[in-house]
Amino acid sequence: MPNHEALYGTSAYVGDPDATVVVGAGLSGLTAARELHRRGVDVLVLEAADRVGGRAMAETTALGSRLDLGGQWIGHDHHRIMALAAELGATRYPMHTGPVPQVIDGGRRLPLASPSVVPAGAALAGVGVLSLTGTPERWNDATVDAWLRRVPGRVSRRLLEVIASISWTADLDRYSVHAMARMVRQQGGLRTILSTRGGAQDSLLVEGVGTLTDRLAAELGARVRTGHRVTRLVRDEHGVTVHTDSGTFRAARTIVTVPPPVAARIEHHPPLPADRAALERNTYMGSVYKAIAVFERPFWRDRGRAEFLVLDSPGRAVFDTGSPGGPGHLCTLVAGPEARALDGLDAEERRQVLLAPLVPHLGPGVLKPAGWHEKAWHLDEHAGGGYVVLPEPGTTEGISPLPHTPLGPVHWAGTETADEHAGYLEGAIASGVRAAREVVDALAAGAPR
Ligand SMILES: Cc1cc2nc3c(=O)[nH]c(=O)nc-3n(C[C@H](O)[C@H](O)[C@H](O)COP(=O)(O)OP(=O)(O)OC[C@H]3O[C@@H](n4cnc5c(N)ncnc54)[C@H](O)[C@@H]3O)c2cc1C
Repeated sequence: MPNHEALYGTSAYVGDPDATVVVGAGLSGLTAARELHRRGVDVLVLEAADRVGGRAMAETTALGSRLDLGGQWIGHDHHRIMALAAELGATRYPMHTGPVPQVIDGGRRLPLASPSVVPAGAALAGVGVLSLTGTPERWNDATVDAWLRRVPGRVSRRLLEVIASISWTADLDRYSVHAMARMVRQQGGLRTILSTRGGAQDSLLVEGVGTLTDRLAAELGARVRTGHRVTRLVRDEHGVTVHTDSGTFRAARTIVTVPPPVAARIEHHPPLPADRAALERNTYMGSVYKAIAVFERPFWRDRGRAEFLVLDSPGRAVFDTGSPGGPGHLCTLVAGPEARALDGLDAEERRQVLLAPLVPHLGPGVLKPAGWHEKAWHLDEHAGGGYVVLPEPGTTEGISPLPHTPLGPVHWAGTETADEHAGYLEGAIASGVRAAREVVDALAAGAPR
């Protein structure tokens, strides 16, 4: 048994010799910490940001409703997050949605039966086939952007560009067809990815997903420390020393839940093995901007639906995400380079750019929201971007699910490491539970540290 003082004497934190430090207080880290705490393991969560939640983040509107600027939708088969929501007293409601969104091009509605859309349908079917059959290696160097240029017709190309961009938040000239096809397969197929009801965007929480992470953190209390960015992990035969900007912590084991391109800023001693270093080097986070306009009531529901794919610049998807009986929430997602292009505008300009084109379809009332909530995730230094980790073209390390074999006392979690539903909130929970089990097993076995 290592000397207690030597293990814990380097910081204000003095705990059990089996203590585990979780790096990152997103849904994965908080889930892992709660599992460990419930199993009697002394746990400390270190979070770089001044808030918990990571890529989950809820805000309260001026009308008292809650909304999510990060992950919000619960897929039809995402049972872990459904169970967590029920356990923490959150209320789930189905999306207010129709079978397909309306496509707007040049300010006008484009009938989906239009001949100009047929090549897009054929190309999507092709992606579906590729995802099922597997893609030849050469498709790993072919970018989605290059593939799109071969699709006939401006409208079809632009429609596919907007769909791909919003679905995966990648820069399409930096995303391989191979990675896209693997992602489609891994996320349960195109129908699931693109569908609201019955698909990946099936339901939401009245309280917001961010409320779940807040409640998990509250349950853990002082075991969660925000404003503690982990800078260095030093592994030795007894465990791991965790260095942060504001102190050093000793632990038997650590769980790193930070996505690899962001975790690349954490120094390791001894250095990471080549495959792990390549994973951090060959991946990047997507760029995504999300805004939610809040209205006294969802007035558009009197006339129809408010679900759009807008092909005019910036390409975007618009969803009606308000809860039954609640205020109107109109959610806009812009991704990839078009999301970054919005960074140069101020909030008022962005609101105008994004809402004005909806006037012909929803009426002038859409220009007068009671509130405007927005977040550019690619500007969040600790999240690094969203929705997920993406592999550089020509590399394969970053294709989910990411490898998670422990490195001595260092365990890996985070949604991208989930064997099922990687990239989703569901995957974050699954990975947290799995990593916590690994730690418990290793501690019980007295595994060499
Ligand atoms: C705009 C957006 C929309 C999304 N929509 C959906 C959706 O509708 N449905 C869905 O299922 N999923 C969605 N997602 C994805 C979902 O939010 C994520 O899968 C999930 O939140 C990831 O949780 P995580 O704990 O694995 O990672 P994270 O939430 O990224 O947690 C990692 C944590 O580590 C912290 N950290 C980083 N570096 C350090 C360091 N050096 N030291 C300490 N801490 C550090 C970060 O601040 C962060 O809190 C969306 C994501 C975004 C951004």
